[in-house]
Amino acid sequence: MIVSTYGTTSIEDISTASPGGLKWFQLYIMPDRQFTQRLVQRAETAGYKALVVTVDLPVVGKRYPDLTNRFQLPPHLSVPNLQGLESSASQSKDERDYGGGASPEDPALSWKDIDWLSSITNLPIILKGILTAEDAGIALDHPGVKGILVSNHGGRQLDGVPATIEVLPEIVAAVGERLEVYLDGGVRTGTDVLKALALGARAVFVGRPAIWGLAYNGEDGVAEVMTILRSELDLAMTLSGCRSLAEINRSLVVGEEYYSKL
Ligand SMILES: Cc1cc2nc3c(=O)[nH]c(=O)nc-3n(C[C@H](O)[C@H](O)[C@H](O)COP(=O)(O)O)c2cc1C
Ligand SMILES: CCCCCCC(=O)C(=O)O
Repeated sequence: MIVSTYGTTSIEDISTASPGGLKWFQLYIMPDRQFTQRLVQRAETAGYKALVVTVDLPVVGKRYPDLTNRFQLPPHLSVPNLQGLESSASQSKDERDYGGGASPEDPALSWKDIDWLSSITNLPIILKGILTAEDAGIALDHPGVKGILVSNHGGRQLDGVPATIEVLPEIVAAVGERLEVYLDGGVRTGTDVLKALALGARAVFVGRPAIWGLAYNGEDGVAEVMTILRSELDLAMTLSGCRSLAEINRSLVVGEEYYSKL
């Protein structure tokens, strides 16, 4: 599980509630680097095993559904991980609506900040939000980076960016075995999982399906979503002749080029 900086339950409380669970921490490198460093230390102390650094939010995208729905974090919820972070004198609408007080936006964020992060932690760094082979290639020159989560932030940042499944193959080709590559975005069924694994993802993540499960039936609803995905993946593997994850391979997915040759 990847726990967000913006979670409404703290790093520590989630850790206490799931002693045996494998947890990674999604880090926004906040403009206040000292505060960021404390977040990293808290994640380390609480037993998180990796830092998933979101790099696709130098500024918040124009989120029309949020505007239409007048999204605001409900008053009974808060963003405990960001408590104590100084908010700017003139809070933006996003800062107010998302409840964090200060914004993670930092248009000046650069590869140097990734190196800075590597210098203050021994946790593996995974870059979340890479969508091109070019950026994946640059990541190889930054030793703390151990993985890439191919993500378009669930389409919440910029309309028109590619679907993650479309760019996955070029990113996998760019990094080979040197970095682990994961994917999120639009994973809704077991066959989606199978396709991503076939195209070279080491693992996939879901965003909205977990939230839908939560809305439907709380913790049990989330577990049910995972069980459905797992059983659909098992079925898809069986019906495509794969006895193990290792047998899932590139040949399972064909595109336009394949059909145009028929
Ligand atoms: C309500 C909501 C909140 C999100 N919050 C964060 C966040 O705090 N940090 C982050 O890196 N991504 C965030 N994301 C993006 C997800 O991590 C993930 O990239 C995306 O939801 C995957 O697409 P999917 O919803 O189609 O599965 C959020 C997505 C949603 C829907
Ligand atoms: C100022 C708000 C930033 C958004 C933080 C959460 C997030 O990433 C999301 O997609 O929502």
